[in-house]
Amino acid sequence: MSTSSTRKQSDVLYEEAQTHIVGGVNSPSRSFKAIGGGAPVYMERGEGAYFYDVDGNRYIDYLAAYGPIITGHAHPHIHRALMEASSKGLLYGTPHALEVDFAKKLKAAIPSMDKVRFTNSGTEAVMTTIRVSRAYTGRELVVKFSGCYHGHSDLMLIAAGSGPATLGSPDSAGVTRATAKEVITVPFNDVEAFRNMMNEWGEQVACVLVEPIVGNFGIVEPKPGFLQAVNDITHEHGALVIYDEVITAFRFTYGSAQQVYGIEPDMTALGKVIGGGLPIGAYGGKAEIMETVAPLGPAYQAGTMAGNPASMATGIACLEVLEQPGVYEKLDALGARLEAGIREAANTHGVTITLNRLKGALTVYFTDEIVTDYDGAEKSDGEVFGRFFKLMLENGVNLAPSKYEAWFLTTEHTEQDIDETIAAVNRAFAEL
Ligand SMILES: Cc1ncc(COP(=O)(O)O)c(C=O)c1O
Ligand SMILES: N[C@H](C=O)CCC(=O)O
Repeated sequence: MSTSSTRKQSDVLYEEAQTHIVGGVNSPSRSFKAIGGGAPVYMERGEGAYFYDVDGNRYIDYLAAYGPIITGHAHPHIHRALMEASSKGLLYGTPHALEVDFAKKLKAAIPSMDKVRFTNSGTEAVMTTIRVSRAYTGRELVVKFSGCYHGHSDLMLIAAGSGPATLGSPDSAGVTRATAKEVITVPFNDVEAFRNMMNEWGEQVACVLVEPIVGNFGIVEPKPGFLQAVNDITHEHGALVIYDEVITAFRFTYGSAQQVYGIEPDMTALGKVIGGGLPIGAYGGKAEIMETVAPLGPAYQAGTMAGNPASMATGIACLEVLEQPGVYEKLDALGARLEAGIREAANTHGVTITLNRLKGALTVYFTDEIVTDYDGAEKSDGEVFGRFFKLMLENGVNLAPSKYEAWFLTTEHTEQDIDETIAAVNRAFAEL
């Protein structure tokens, strides 16, 4: 639990940050605007499942940097890999062996990808899959599901979840009307709406972007048959299916969500966990489609930092940790323990919640309705969430400051951490 409830140094840093950094933060999701304001907590150090802030408070962390830190903070194996890589120079601008090793490792884990290309972020990876799908099909329209977040490229800021939804701008200003007209949105988990839309527009659609397990309006699993129907209908109309597995890859199993459901997309976008904590993205797919990319084909994509040795080394090291036996079983068992404890706390204190969990990721919605799509997630009471979030912080637990985000378990959480967290939830629910 936190050693002190004061966060004076955080307040001072935030005050200063606002003078120099827009909104005081380098990603809007980090601001506390949507949960009633106040200074975000300035972390000084992460170690395993814990964060220590600049005022000396300790927190059990479930943010995990919005997903990437699945092996906990400062994991020794990843740290060693980074030290070794950086001792040989941080950036080459030339090909090097580690990028070949990592490409092979990713392909072995996600067999639908014949070829891959590394980028610097999930945003770039998704943005490029769209470009490639357009180049390959010769079509222009793009379909996405409402409330899913696929990064901050112009096209993907239509009906976007996560940060944009949290801050009330699912359709960002600055995206032109012409761009918005290139994107069609449909509700997640609604096969009929998807089929009807494709019957009307399908012949002009280049690609359908799917978060196969949603992570950006909380954790929402696809209903049985939904992903298969999306694949079948999309292919009937000659369009490509792109799985955005930036959150899901290596989060629920060693590999991707497509393997969990036994469905192959045409292309896959990756990020987060595959960098082991350093900036990264990647995309891959069937050879015929990937060969549309320069220098083989006419679709251009590039990056000065792409495939840099440090990100390759930490990515490989992270996957080496995750491929050890028992990792995902442990994440599931800890997740189940946490879920049971939160449910019991809600019963004890008469707090209405809906809890969605898949293995080591969960979301607590403050609503009595089941959440299978974005409309459902929107019903979660943001004002109650804001109070809950702040009470959890006071009780030494760090969550994402948004009702739309997930709690992420790491390999470093212990049963004792979970029990401490459940005790904190009980104290928070008692005061809500
Ligand atoms: C599913 C999904 N796609 C894409 C992105 C964009 O990735 P990045 O923040 O690395 O640009 C994110 C998160 O930010 C994400 O959750
Ligand atoms: N939910 C987002 C990505 O998954 C959060 C990342 C961000 O907006 O900074």
